[in-house]
Amino acid sequence: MAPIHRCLPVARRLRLSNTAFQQAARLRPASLSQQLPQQIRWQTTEAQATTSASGVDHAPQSQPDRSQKDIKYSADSYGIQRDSRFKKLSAEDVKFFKDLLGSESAVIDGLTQDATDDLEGFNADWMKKYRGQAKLVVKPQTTEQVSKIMKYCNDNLLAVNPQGGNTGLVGGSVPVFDEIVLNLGRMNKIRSFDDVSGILVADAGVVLEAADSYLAERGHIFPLDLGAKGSCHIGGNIATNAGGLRLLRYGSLHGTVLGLEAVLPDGTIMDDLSKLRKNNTGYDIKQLFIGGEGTIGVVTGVSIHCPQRSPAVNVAYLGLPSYEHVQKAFREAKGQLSEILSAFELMDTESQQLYVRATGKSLPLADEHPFYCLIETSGSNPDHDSEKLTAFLEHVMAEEIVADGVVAENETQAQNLWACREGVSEASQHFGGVYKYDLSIPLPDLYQLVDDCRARMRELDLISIDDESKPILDVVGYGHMGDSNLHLNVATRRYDKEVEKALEPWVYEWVQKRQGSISAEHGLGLAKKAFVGYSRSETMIKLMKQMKAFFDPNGIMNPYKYI
Ligand SMILES: O=C(O)CC[C@@H](O)C(=O)O
Ligand SMILES: [Zn+2]
Repeated sequence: MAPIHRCLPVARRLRLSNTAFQQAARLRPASLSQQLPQQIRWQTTEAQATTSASGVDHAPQSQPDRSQKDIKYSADSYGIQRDSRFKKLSAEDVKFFKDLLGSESAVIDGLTQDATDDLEGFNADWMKKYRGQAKLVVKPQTTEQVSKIMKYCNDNLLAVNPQGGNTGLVGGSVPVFDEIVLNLGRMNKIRSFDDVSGILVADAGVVLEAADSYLAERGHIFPLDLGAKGSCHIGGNIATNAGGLRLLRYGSLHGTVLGLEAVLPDGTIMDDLSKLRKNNTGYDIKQLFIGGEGTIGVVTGVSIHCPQRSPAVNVAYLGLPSYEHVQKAFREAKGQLSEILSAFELMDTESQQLYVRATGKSLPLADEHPFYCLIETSGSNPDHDSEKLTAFLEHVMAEEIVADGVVAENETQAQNLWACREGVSEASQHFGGVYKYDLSIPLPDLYQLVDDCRARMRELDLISIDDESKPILDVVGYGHMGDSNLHLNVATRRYDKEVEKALEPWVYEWVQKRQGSISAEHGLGLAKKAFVGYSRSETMIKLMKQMKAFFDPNGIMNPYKYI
């Protein structure tokens, strides 16, 4: 980590300039007048590539030592009964899969041999919250193999849990009972890329970061970025309709995905790998698979429109006195940075303190501020971008919307600034457990939920940063301000039913009253299965169930989850 103090303190400089533009321009921070290196933050370190999220790569504070074997089975913690319609796996079934896939490494067999340790990573999630009891993992390498696996499972009523990088946050990618884990990790080839249209066609198991690095070499960018990029698969991103850090700029996967290849539960290969931007010929069936969470089929291939990579990228980290000021800053950023604005992220001071506690790293600004924003610009002309960013920063400082800030001077500093934001997700579960809520809330009300939640936990005497006997360490709020998407994380010392009961359905009721959504980008999985009614009407739920029954009449695809 390069020392963050090398970032220039914009605030002090701009105050010196007395806000007059000419003077300020003279004092313009070097970073604003220099072109930052290309691919400023999309090269991740090895540490990031091997952990599920970024930033937290060491543990100065002691973390509870909990192996996956200590995690409660999801079936017990959620009180779920195994569906007796599903057949139990037999040695004959295992033989079928071994014969089909040929290689030893393509099957993890915990039925006819002891493979408990090898199965652990497929049976549990990184938050140590969900745990399944799968005895078999199959790792096909081709779409035809996926098709044969699905046909066999459907004919024999064997339940299947499709799995990508297993970085999800709602338990959707982890089995509950003995579902066969269908892992797409060996389907990891780029199939084609056209640098004129920017259209990439790739296998579902390509790791997001690998796809983006491939595109970077060709002057393009994957239109999705998230903290788990080093582990998550693009197929999993599509199955969960991941939103991430660049949605503000590049839109959702519902718009950027042009075509899909998927295998239906009966083994039918749905080849809809269109490379067309426009295709107005009836129902757009692929959209059901985007965010379908593997409940109606397995995504095996994707065709996606990738934008040109921006050669000029700037990252600023700002301290603000209140949420009102954050909203004002966002309005100004949209107005003044307009087409070059590529991210506007929000962090409250508690989220940043938690990041510091978990990582031992320090924050970019010396003084503490109630709120922080991370603003990124991406454009094609460094001078033009610098001019715009400088004008914006001068304005928000002069108007006292922003109290202090830094702008990255180079790629390392930019990554360090991003780590303060991306690292919160992992930091929040560092001390034992975390209850995560991913919510769409109209912007004026967005942060009120965090205040209300904190007050409620205090009232119930469940929270203390110092008192180890209290289950909750802190309640933190952060997220994608640009998308009205709040991440409310309740960091705990352990998973605790009392805490869960204090939060649910209270959080969902709160969100429903404001016409928000109980899942903005993480999906429903197992965690929110019981609460979909807070965001969807009975009619919509009925239609979803009919859709599920149409595609998967035997109900073998990712059972026990949201539908
Ligand atoms: O862990 C979370 O709650 C959020 C994860 C991710 O969506 C993020 O924006 O960092
Ligand atoms: Zn997010």
